[in-house]
Amino acid sequence: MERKLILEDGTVFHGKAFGSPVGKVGEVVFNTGMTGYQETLSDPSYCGQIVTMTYPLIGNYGINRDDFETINPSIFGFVVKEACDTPSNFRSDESLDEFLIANDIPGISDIDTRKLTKILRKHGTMRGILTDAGEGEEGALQKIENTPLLTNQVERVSTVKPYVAPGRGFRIVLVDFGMKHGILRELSKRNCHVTVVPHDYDAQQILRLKPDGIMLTNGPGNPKSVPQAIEMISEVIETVPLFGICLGHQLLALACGADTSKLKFGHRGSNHPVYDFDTKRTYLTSQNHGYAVTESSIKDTDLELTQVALNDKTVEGVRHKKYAAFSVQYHPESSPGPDDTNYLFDQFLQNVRAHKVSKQEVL
Ligand SMILES: NC(=O)CC[C@H](N)C(=O)O
Repeated sequence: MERKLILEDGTVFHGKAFGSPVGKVGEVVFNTGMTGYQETLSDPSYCGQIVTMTYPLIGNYGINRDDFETINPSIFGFVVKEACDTPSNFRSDESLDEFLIANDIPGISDIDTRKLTKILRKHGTMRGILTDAGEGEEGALQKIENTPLLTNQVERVSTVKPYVAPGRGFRIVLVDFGMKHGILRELSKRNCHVTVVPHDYDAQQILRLKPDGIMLTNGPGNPKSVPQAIEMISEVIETVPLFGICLGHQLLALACGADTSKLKFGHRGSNHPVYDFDTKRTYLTSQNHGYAVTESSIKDTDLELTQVALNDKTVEGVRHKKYAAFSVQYHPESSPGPDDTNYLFDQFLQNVRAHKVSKQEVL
């Protein structure tokens, strides 16, 4: 079966249909990771987006039961050059096609993903539609026009009720804006007792849980679409150590008075170099974001810049000068991908411990 991807600028790509037959409008973005398509497909930060993989062969190691970042994928569509439907890997449980069908995600293959990526790099990410080969272009463009980008993605992917992943160590509240399982896994690995709470929990509800530390997860969309979280952070930052990842980083920065803006085509991939001013080292990081903290907005706040992206010099990390709060724009829990920055979870827990010591609540 044939299928088309049409961009809002009128560019049409003819390809083959795979995955679910549903038509979908979303923001078309690209990811440069050579592996990790299962994690990409299941990362809630992609809610509302149609993701193009620049690596030309996708699906070759199948889909397995272990590598999900969430069990409810919310990605809107998947674009590849070649989709392998005969996966070969001892962990593979199903093919990419089977997975997409079961999760209502439309896919298109056999298009020139290099050409598409060059368009997005030149003109910036834009809306697009995955649709039947028979659909007229005018009608498709009209559908794109009538479908604005989502603004409520966090609400769509966050947990509705709090739940606990028990542990004997520090008590961490993890605010779920679209949590990747990897973050919970890193905390559990370090014996934390984790309470995952919905995105709209306010400061009082969180403080009542008496957390030793608070983590702010990744999540989809514009950080300014989650104003209640910004308010919550500004109210808890004085009293509890904080660590923010990706959307959590952007929210922490906004809560401290900095600003965020949308990047032309974002950072999505697993080999983004980031320079750390403390260690004077460059780390390879896994990334997936379309917005970033604006560097010039940091100087009038109590934040300091800790890390910067080497590709385009955008902000990758900040730290509060007075409180035990820091955050990074990339994914230190990344799996797959480099685990160079996994130490940040230990750093957060050191802050938590130091804070308890200062309150003479030593474990
Ligand atoms: N992975 C994330 O948390 C992404 C953050 C935010 N949605 C952005 O696109 O910039």
